[in-house]
Amino acid sequence: MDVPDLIRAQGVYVSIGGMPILRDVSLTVAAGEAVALLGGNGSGKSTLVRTLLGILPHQEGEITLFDQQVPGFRDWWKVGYVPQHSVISVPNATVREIASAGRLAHLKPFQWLSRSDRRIVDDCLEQVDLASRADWPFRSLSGGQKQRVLIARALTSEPRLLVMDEPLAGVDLHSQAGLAQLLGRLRDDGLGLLVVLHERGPMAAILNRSVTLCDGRIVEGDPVLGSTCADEESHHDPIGLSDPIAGSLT
Ligand SMILES: Nc1ncnc2c1ncn2[C@@H]1O[C@H](COP(=O)(O)OP(=O)(O)OP(=O)(O)O)[C@@H](O)[C@H]1O
Repeated sequence: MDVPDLIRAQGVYVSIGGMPILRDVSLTVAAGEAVALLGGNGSGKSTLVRTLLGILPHQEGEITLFDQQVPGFRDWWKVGYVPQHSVISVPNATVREIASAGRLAHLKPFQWLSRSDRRIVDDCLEQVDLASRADWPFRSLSGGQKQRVLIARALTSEPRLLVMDEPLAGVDLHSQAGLAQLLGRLRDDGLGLLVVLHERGPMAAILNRSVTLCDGRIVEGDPVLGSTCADEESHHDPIGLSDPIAGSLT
């Protein structure tokens, strides 16, 4: 049986202020598949995610989400975005209030959450094992618990795809393993996962594929383990020492 691609990007180029940031990037994520987007600082991971989500424009190439072109995609409830917990600054909001915000994609402007919306929010908190903390202030939770609240918030829109920005950042090792298990269950339920990571760590157990960005390009490497930019640099020869003519000039 054919598994549909939820994200399909082909030959994408992005420049910001005239500076090329992404070059010829192609990527797919299918339903029920967990794909890691690896790469060092400044390699272009956030730019790629923002471009896939239609926040940044691309100058060349084609991006589709659920077979609809980006820009032009409208079914945003199908896409759950999970930021790093450290970017959420809400002094007094409770866990339930944060999670409820994800349900807004299903509401009309100024509409209140219905009883069934509230049940969905509670179910999602249950899924991430935080139902008992629903009335706690978000700021009082540990890094791993905060990350789980943000996953619950994304799940409340009943998405088919989760895009996550470094979900393990600022989370202790033990909680990282718990998060990986949770994401593995969601993948097994049929969600597609695109996970930005600095390294695979405990997520390795649930990843189907890894793609590595180096300096704005996807580097071919092991489909599961990804690649390293050092591999790429060893092929890269900026001063032409491997060129017999340029080499003879030294
Ligand atoms: N708004 C912008 N204006 C100019 N340059 C930008 C802008 N946004 C990103 N860049 C540049 O694009 C490159 C890629 O940045 P990006 O944030 O996508 O990398 P990253 O892989 O997500 O890095 P990190 O892991 O540190 O978050 C960097 O050189 C960055 O300086």
